[in-house]
Amino acid sequence: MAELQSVERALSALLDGVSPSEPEWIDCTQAAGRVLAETVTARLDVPPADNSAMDGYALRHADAGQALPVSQRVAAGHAPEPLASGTCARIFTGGEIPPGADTVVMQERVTMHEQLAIIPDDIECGDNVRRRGRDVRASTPLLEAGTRLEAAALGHLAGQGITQVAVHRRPRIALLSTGDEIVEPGQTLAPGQIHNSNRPMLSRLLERFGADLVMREHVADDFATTQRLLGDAAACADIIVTTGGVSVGEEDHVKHALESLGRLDLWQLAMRPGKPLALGRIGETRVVGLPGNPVSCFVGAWVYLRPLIGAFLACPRMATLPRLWARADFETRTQARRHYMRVGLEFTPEGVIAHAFADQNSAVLSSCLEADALAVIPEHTTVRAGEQVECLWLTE
Ligand SMILES: Nc1nc2c(c(=O)[nH]1)N[C@H]1C(S)=C(S)[C@@H](COP(=O)(O)OP(=O)(O)OC[C@H]3O[C@@H](n4cnc5c(N)ncnc54)[C@H](O)[C@@H]3O)O[C@H]1N2
Ligand code: MOO
Repeated sequence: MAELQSVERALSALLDGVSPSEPEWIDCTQAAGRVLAETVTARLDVPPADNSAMDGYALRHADAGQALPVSQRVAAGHAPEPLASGTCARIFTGGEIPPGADTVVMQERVTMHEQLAIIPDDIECGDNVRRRGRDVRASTPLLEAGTRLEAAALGHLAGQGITQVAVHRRPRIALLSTGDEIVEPGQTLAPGQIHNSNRPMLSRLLERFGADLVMREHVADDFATTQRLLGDAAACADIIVTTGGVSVGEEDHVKHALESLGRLDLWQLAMRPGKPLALGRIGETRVVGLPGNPVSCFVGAWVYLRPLIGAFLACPRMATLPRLWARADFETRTQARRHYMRVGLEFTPEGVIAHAFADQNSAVLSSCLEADALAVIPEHTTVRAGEQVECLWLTE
């Protein structure tokens, strides 16, 4: 039997030599979830001018403790006049501080008496003034290359008036479902058949990771069909993901078809689930052969496809999953294979608890339903209830 390869070895073989996909310019309205190909430099100070954090009165701090006439009214969106000496300005949140003023007092602290604003004396110079450039300074880096454009980043771009960004093209993925027993939802099951649950599950994960699914095919269990469809997929995809057909049975054709067209880099991993996972390439196209069991596909997607897609997107945060330690509510023991157990996380005042789904068999997709994390139990390890286990948090 072939020697089992470590997950680390498999990952480095998989990621070796991947070059980021080329940049493309897209509209910011279409950019959610995309990864910046170039650092964006701020063009503008944000805020562009000193402005008020409160509804109240703007004044010179030197005039604190006095009764001041109100010489102007500054609403947000309107330019102020310079502040006449010995006066204050009625001002609203977001209104620009009039030249000459340096402090704002909130209106709850001011009383009006005979048209004069009575200003308290216990105020600090600069109170309630949001300084120009406090959030962003022009000519400084706004968002680094490799940033995934989520809500705050999209807001930042809009704050600069930016409408287009350069992002990495999403890697193109071909998803091939092998197996004579596999039929699509909507079709009636004949004896011996099951529905294709891996395809929608992986499609969703791949989409979340930032890939573009360009081909989805069913592959019958014969060598010629497997070889033909792998060849078609290699012509149109950066990454081919196959499910099933990588084990040792004579109906498992993926490895041989891959070897006939390109090369098999690695097969048989010291992980559970996912032992028969096969990695290789056809020309520049990477091939990830996931075992057919749905949990092997789920775990394989998080452990291998996420960092692979991240390498095409040059997105550093996708290289690894965030790690945390949690108290196991289960007992387990591993042998030669590292176990990636599906756990739900409970955050308590005493710390985080990892709840393992009772049935951790790789055919039991229910174990992934409530999985927030994968508890990683190293090879040849015994875990007792209450011990700390390292968990990989399942987040894009
Ligand atoms: N003699 C041995 N047999 C097996 C070994 C082994 O070392 N020696 N390894 C076992 C392990 S571990 C796994 S994992 C599986 C993986 O086998 P394959 O990758 O060849 O996958 P299949 O046999 O095609 O399928 C496995 C299982 O998953 C079901 N399946 C397949 N595709 C789908 C799909 N798209 N949606 C839902 N379910 C799917 C399939 O019907 C099988 O039940 O091999 C073990 N055997
Ligand atoms: O490695 Mo298999 O994926 O345990 O079931």
